[in-house]
Amino acid sequence: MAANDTAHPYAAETQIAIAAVRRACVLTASVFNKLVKQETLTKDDKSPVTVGDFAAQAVINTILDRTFPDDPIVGEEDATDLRIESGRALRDRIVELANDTLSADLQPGEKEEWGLGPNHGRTVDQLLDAIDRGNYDGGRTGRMWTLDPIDGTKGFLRGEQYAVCLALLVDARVELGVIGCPNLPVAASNPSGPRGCIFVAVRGQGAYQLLLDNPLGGERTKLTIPTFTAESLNFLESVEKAHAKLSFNERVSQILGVTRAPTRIDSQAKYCALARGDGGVYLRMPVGSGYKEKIWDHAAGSILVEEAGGVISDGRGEPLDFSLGRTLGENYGIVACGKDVHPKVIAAVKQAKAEEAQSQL
Ligand SMILES: Nc1ncnc2c1ncn2[C@@H]1O[C@H](COP(=O)(O)O)[C@@H](OP(=O)(O)O)[C@H]1O
Ligand SMILES: [Mg+2]
Ligand SMILES: [Mg+2]
Ligand SMILES: [Mg+2]
Repeated sequence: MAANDTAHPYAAETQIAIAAVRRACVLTASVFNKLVKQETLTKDDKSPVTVGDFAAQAVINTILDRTFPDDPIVGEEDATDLRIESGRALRDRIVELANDTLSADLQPGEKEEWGLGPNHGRTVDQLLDAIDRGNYDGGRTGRMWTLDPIDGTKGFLRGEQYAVCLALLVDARVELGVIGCPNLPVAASNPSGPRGCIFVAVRGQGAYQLLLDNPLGGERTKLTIPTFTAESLNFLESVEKAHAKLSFNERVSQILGVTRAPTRIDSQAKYCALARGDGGVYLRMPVGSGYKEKIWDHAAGSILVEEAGGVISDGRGEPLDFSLGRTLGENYGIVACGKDVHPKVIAAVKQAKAEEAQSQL
């Protein structure tokens, strides 16, 4: 992968996606320091959404609308709550944040023709419409982007890990994934060291870690999932118990003979940690609430894992299906890990499921 080399497939998309994700990360990091209680809403499914989520989606969709006007976008958020009178304060704040971000000075590698830089503010209506560009239903054919403007909103609100996640799909196959992690240490071996990374993967071109400060002009590190032994293997899992069945993970790791404690991280930062070898297995089994996984929660992470040499599947070992619309369909869970470990994890999941069924008789 070479972001500056236009000879590579998706070179322009990659550069633009990295620039868009970086700007959204700068925005969310700045919001966190100033976030006040009234700047968070509770959605119908009881999950939180902040001015940061809306403004980040406004920024990224505005850039994609300018650079790839024909591409539909499947984005997590929509502007319905911002168009009504009670949403006025939230809307004003989002417009201010989005415009500050879009009109910030150009960085190395960015182009003014992407609609960025001083004098590139947008109107309120343009920004609300940009948020609603994310209303596409998804599907089997054609190009589409999928965006999670803040993945791990609960982690974001706790000041822990979250990620800005953008992926390009063509005929339901992920071709490009970009994940920005403002709070993630650049090196897991130095957790109190510098923070802020962008992860990027392009189909057939590898997976890379860039520095959030200067992703288009700075250094890049190629990522490869290492080989683990039973002693060195550890699980990556959600912090939120409502998002994944953590007791099931405990049983699966027992079956595999894992001795290390699991690492709990919010958001698709788990996929990033996996791709660079901070952890060996990402297991996310459904809690049994009937919740369907959303494509924006896994698209970017899935290509990162694959391009780092790993495998991602559902809990049965079947590939994830991004062709079904905004969700991945019936929820069989997610298993992501190195190629060598994958069959063992699938077998352990099968065994743990059989035990569970037996105990319910
Ligand atoms: N019952 C559930 N089961 C699985 N995932 C859920 C869920 N309820 C919400 N989520 C998703 O879990 C994501 C966070 O995952 P994690 O626990 O790995 O950090 C949320 O993303 P957002 O924070 O973007 O809404 C949300 O989409
Ligand atoms: Mg959400
Ligand atoms: Mg999410
Ligand atoms: Mg989100």
